[in-house]
Amino acid sequence: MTDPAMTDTPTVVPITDVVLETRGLTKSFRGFTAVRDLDFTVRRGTIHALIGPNGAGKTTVFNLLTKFLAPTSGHILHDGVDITAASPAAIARRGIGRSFQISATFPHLTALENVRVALQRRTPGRFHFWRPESTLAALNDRALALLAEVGLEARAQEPAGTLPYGAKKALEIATTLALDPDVLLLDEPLAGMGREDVARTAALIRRTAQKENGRRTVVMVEHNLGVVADLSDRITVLQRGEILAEGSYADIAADRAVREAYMGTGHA
Ligand SMILES: Nc1ncnc2c1ncn2[C@@H]1O[C@H](COP(=O)(O)OP(=O)(O)OP(=O)(O)O)[C@@H](O)[C@H]1O
Repeated sequence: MTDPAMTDTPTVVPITDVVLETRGLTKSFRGFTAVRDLDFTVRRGTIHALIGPNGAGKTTVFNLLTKFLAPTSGHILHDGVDITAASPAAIARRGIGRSFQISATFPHLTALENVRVALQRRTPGRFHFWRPESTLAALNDRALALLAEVGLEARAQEPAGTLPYGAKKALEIATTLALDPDVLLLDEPLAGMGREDVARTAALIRRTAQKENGRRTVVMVEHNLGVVADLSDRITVLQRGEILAEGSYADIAADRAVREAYMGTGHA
């Protein structure tokens, strides 16, 4: 006989609410500890901002999460699986995408071609120039849809290198979205932008957190606290490589230690 309690059990149970986690993560550079014994947890489907004064260790944490740096000690887990030793390519295959590297786009290719290249990367080794026309047409349609998602459809035929700064950033999001990541890691997505581009990109980040079946997780390092306040479900404040405070924007804005940390560095 079936246990009545069992019949209510959903068929697909998420392994865990936590999508990304660090345990005792430490990074030292020749004796200087930039990140110290960090236990950092990101919940699935949230926009989580990593903030803190200059030199707090944000970029180092970001580079550890994206595997651009190897930790001195500690662990990184994705969906409960230890990915500390995984290569950047392996974590990309697991659905962790990193955006906002200008170098990720090819300046001489058009915006459309850049997105098409990114789409082809999703199936490495599977793209051949003799693919049937219909497959190439489908690729074009998908690339155009992604450009439309980031508001670049009118610029599809322009070389990436001649696009204005904000449009370049939007193109980088489109190329990252081509990989359809579950977790999107953004390193200072608004850096160097004018007010209009900031507003447009913030709206784009909010949109990209939405996915057809649920929500994407977004982890971003960002200095623009207005946008952080607006977008983030949760905020972690780092100072000297350790967590100083964590919570909603209201929580951390009311935290005396956070205010002191920011007052000392000139960040508003
Ligand atoms: N490759 C490296 N070699 C030596 N020290 C480093 C290296 N990378 C970072 N650091 C040091 O680690 C500390 C944290 O740097 P990190 O760039 O992670 O901080 P951050 O919070 O991103 O700062 P910012 O807001 O200024 O970008 C700093 O004191 C920095 O000088």
